[in-house]
This record gives sequence, C-alpha cells and structure tokens, in this order.
Amino acid sequence: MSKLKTTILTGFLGAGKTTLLNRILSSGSSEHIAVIVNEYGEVGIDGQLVVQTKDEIVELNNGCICCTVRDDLIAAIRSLLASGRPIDRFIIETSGLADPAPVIQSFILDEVLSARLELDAIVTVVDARHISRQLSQEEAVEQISFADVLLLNKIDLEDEYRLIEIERDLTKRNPLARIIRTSSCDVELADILGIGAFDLKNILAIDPNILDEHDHEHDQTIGCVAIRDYEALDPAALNGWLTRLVQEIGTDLFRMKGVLNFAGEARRYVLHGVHMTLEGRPGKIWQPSEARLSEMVFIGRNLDEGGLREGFRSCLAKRHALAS
Ligand SMILES: Nc1nc2c(ncn2[C@@H]2O[C@H](COP(=O)(O)OP(=O)(O)OP(=O)(O)O)[C@@H](O)[C@H]2O)c(=O)[nH]1
Repeated sequence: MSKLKTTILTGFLGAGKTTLLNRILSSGSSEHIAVIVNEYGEVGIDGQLVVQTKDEIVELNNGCICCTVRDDLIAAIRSLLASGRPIDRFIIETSGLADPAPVIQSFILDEVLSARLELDAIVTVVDARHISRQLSQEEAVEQISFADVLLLNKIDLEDEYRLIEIERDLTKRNPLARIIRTSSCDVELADILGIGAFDLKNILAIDPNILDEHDHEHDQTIGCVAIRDYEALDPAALNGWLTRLVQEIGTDLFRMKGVLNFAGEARRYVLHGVHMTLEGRPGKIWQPSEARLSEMVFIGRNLDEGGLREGFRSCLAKRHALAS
C-alpha cells in the first residue's frame, strides 16, 4: 500500500495559511483530502473560515500542535486512518505559533504515522508586510528554516525593492527552499502538492537533535484572549475601538480575528487583524435556527485581558442604544 502524502502548512500568525488552505480545498480536485487545522486560541475561529467541501476537517484548538495538542494530532490522524473514509492526502495547518520541528518528529517517530504517511513537503507562508517584525519570534525563524517551499505572500503590500531584500534574507536563512511570490497565496497547486520535497537529511542538517524528545517552550509573555458574547455589537463603535486599539498596541498585537454579530445585519461579519492591518468583510448569513454569537480572539504580547474585555463590551449595541 503506498503511503499517503502529507503536506504541513505553516507560517506565522496571519501570514495566509487559511487563505492557502481554502484555495486548495476549492480547487475542484476529485481527491479526498483530510485536513487538520490547529489553532492556538481556545475559541476556534478558523473552523468557521475554512470553506465547506466534501473533505474531512478536524480542528485541534486550545493549544499548539507542537506541544499541548501534539498527542491529539497523532490521535486525530490515527482515527481518520481507522475510520475507513476515503483519504488521498493529508494537509495539516499548524497554528501560527507552532515550531514545526516537533510536528515533523511525530511523523518520523510515531509507528502508525511513519508506516502510513509520507511527508511530502513543508510549505511555509511568509507575510511580506510583517516578516521582519515576526522574526524576533523563534517560531517564525524555525518555520522558515524547515520549509521546503516558502510562499512569499502579500506581495501586493510591498514594493519590488523590499521584496528582493526579503528574498535575500529568506535565502540566507534557508538556501534549499524554493521561494514563490504570491498574493492571496495564488500559487499553482502543482508547485506545493505532491512535490516530494521533504528530505530528512536536510532537516537533520538544520537540527541534528530533531529526533530526540523535547517539548517546545513558548514565549510566556505571549498569550491569547478569547471573547464570546451573544449580545449584538454596534459596528461603528467596534470599528472605532479597534482602530484606536491597533494604534495603541498594534506592535504587540500579533493577530486578531473574529466572527461577529452586528445589530440588524443578516450576515456575520468576519474581521482580521495582523498588527496594524485591519480587514473585514461580510460572512455567512445567520440562519433563524442559529444563536447569533460573536467570537473574537486576540493573540499578542502582554495582553491586558480586562481592558480588552471591557473594550469589547463598550461596543455592545445596547450600550449605544441607551446612550443615544
Ligand atoms: N493584502 C493581502 N492580504 C492577504 C493576503 N493573503 C492573505 N491576506 C489577508 O491576511 C489575513 C490573514 O489571512 P489568513 O489566511 O487567515 O492567515 P493565517 O495564516 O491562516 O492566520 P492564523 O491562522 O491566524 O495564523 C486575512 O485578512 C487575509 O485576507 C495577501 O496576499 N495580501
């Protein structure tokens, strides 16, 4: 029986991993893809942002795939393999704070994974706008070092001179990886899937100890605040608060994302923030049977949880109705 090809999609917070995953899942291929999506925060937003397809999607939330939910990753893959469902390929989207080394290690050391799956490639999405800032985090450096393919994404936000500078830096950090420039991860799928690029020899050259057991230690100053609220929000108030927030703490606010319930709106509102960049768009229609719940996640350094919660509550529509 031939082994199932597995792609690890990695890249720092907000680089474009889910954008790439959605591109793959929407490609119209007849393959059955088993997808595992790992999110750092206790509220899983990505599950709602991944396109609905025939493919099997398992969410591993509330922890990083390189440490707290690593055993869950192995259990999830084993259970998918045992389920008897048709699977042609695995794709694993790590959280933006994951060190890929322990994930790679699981594929080599776990007897079921190593017997049934073959690592095809590590594809790392790099955010052209934010990468220099992100490289102060060890995880961002490791994600680049272990990549077989580096997608230099968000090229629409930087000029040619800056892109050449980033490419030079990426090549210094990982001379073996192929670099492909993208906007919204518009890569040819043949350049990232089924490419047989993973080579343990290269990985051992970067990290000779990769096969030794070690737990990954995250920077303890980085945390996550998750907010869930059934009360409708006032869009103008939220926009004002978030604009002020990113001006004040944008350097330390690595990632913000939310699926929000705006008062009087038939659709959800999907919000993305990466440092100072904010982007929003209408999402799926609320069905009458659904509870209209806002979910929002903030990931960053030394976050003031009380302040964020109070800021969020100050945007509730009922407060503004009372004030007017
Ligand atoms: N301008 C621009 N924005 C992009 C591009 N690719 C993705 N984005 C935006 O970047 C934000 C983050 O994209 P995601 O695909 O959710 O990033 P991610 O890596 O999955 O994020 P996490 O899972 O939170 O780490 C969204 O607002 C995207 O629309 C791009 O090429 N250019």
